[in-house]
Amino acid sequence: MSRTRIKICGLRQPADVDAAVAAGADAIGLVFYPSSPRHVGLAQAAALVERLPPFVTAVGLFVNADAAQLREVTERVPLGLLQFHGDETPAQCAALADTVRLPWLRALRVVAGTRPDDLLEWAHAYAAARGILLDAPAAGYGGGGHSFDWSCIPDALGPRVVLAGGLNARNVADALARVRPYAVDVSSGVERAGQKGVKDPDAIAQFARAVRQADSMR
Ligand SMILES: O=C(O)c1ccccc1N[C@@H]1O[C@H](COP(=O)(O)O)[C@@H](O)[C@H]1O
Repeated sequence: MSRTRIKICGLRQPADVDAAVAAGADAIGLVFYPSSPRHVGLAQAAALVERLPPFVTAVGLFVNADAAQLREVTERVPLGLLQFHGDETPAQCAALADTVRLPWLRALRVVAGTRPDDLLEWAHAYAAARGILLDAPAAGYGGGGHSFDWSCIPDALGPRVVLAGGLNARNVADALARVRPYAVDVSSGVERAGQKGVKDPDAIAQFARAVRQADSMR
């Protein structure tokens, strides 16, 4: 049985981190995009990371950041992985990650009409990425709680796929049966209804349980 990794993104409060860890999350996401309602400041983010036990990764989410922002964040916040969620080219991702010597994920917004070959071509362009995160298009680059048509994801995309976009405890088993990604990433789906950035510990626990149950059926 393979275990689907779980990332809970957009955490802002100590209780959010504690709920994610208690639920068995493999990674938490911290949003360093100032326009996001889930944005965290440096001191806040550092305090959140301090609560993590070993082997739970802190992922820093950036949108069109420059090297100065990355340096400023990573000097204060011990991140394990970067998530580029803007318009960054392969060369920009590699150069930015190199300045802070961290591995990185690249997020792709899967628009209607995307074909499997488009995704393969795109993943090839970002071959240096540790993972390819597939998300639905959203105003403000992400975190919109919308899913997309998973049928365009080819098996050949391989074990680097992180599935995101509108996942929640109700649809994640279906997503796993169809896509079989390495990991799933959720933000809106574990928040209080209509309150972006306000996590619901029960929803986090339910999401993780749904993933583990789906894993046990394989
Ligand atoms: O969470 C945000 O506000 C955000 C802002 C800018 C880019 C990405 C953002 N979130 C990421 O979007 C995906 C999907 O989130 P959701 O579950 O549909 O809400 C996920 O990777 C978030 O980390």
